Amino acid sequence: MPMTPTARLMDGTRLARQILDHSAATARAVTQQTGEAPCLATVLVGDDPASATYVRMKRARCEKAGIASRHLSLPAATTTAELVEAITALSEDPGVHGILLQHPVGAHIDERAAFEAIAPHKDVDGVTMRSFAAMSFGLPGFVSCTPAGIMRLLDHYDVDLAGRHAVVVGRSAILGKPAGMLLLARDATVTYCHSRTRDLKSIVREADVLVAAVGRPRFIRGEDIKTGAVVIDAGYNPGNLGDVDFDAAATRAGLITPVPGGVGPMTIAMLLSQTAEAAALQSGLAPADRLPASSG
Ligand SMILES: NC(=O)C1=CN([C@@H]2O[C@H](COP(=O)(O)OP(=O)(O)OC[C@H]3O[C@@H](n4cnc5c(N)ncnc54)[C@H](OP(=O)(O)O)[C@@H]3O)[C@@H](O)[C@H]2O)C=CC1
Ligand SMILES: Nc1nc(=O)c2c([nH]1)NC[C@@H]1CN(c3ccc(C(=O)N[C@@H](CCC(=O)O)C(=O)O)cc3)C=[N+]21
Repeated sequence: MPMTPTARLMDGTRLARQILDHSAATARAVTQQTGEAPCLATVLVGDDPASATYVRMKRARCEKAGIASRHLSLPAATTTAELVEAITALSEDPGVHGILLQHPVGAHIDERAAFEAIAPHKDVDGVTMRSFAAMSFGLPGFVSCTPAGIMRLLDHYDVDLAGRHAVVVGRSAILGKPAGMLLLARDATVTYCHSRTRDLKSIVREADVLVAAVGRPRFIRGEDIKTGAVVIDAGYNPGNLGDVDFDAAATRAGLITPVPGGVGPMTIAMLLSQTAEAAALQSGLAPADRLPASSG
């Protein structure tokens, strides 16, 4: 007999809308004060259609929120030096307030070197080493957008993290690793799993809070979800599939994010929020200390 879902949905679309409204208000204030709208520069290397779609979605959201965007599309054969040069130019351009380099870039490119060419005050996607360190130490700075969005969702649904076992599956620089650091900062007991982890299933079964950030459709099986667990599915795979087998997981979880409509919209909302905030800071409208990891 099929089990009925018992989990409550975490509605990322609705929470994202609130954040986008707030970002639009900040963008309007900047535009009124300076005569210039906040501007996000997006950089895409190569011609992966999925990446192009994500960038298009981000730019469309910007437009709705009164944030200008400027797009730079580079050929797949771009070298690290060329990419670093292009990003450095955007870092020095006073008309650009935030920079997003879409990940992944080609394997022949040193992605870390490219990220590091983003000026810290324009790192609205929170991908530089400096942003990561500031986030880890609880200091002001921009936070990687997907992890930031995940924390906003957890807070919105009043998830108590202190002392809970949080299991993060995935350790990428822009998603899994920073997500674990933010959970640690909130006093969760954090375990990271990755491709070399042994007996991943038994670790997942112990999770009070599970963050799936693997990039494999339905990788996490419903039977491995602890009863009542909070399940955050950050995966976004072709065909609108998450990394969690949603139907089965929803019969056991207490709270769960849907895909689509969970983490994805929150990522974009945090990007726009941080872009509006960067523009406010750069035009002297906001004091720098208004930017702790938890604000926005
Ligand atoms: N909703 C959103 O806004 C966003 C969604 N995403 C989605 O999240 C997913 C992950 O993205 P991203 O972090 O960039 O991906 P990466 O490919 O950079 O990282 C994947 C991680 O998963 C781990 N992994 C891979 N296979 C296994 C396995 N069999 N068992 C355990 N761990 C494994 C890898 O381990 P190892 O380190 O050992 O290789 C790695 O740490 C994707 O679906 C992506 O589309 C990403 C960004 C934003
Ligand atoms: N430097 C960098 N920063 C990123 O934040 C980044 C990246 N690189 N590379 C690729 C991933 C992917 N990503 C998504 C963002 C939003 C949705 C999203 O909004 N999804 C909607 C569905 C949208 C639709 O398909 O209509 C949802 O889940 O509801 C999905 C995926 C950000 N990424």
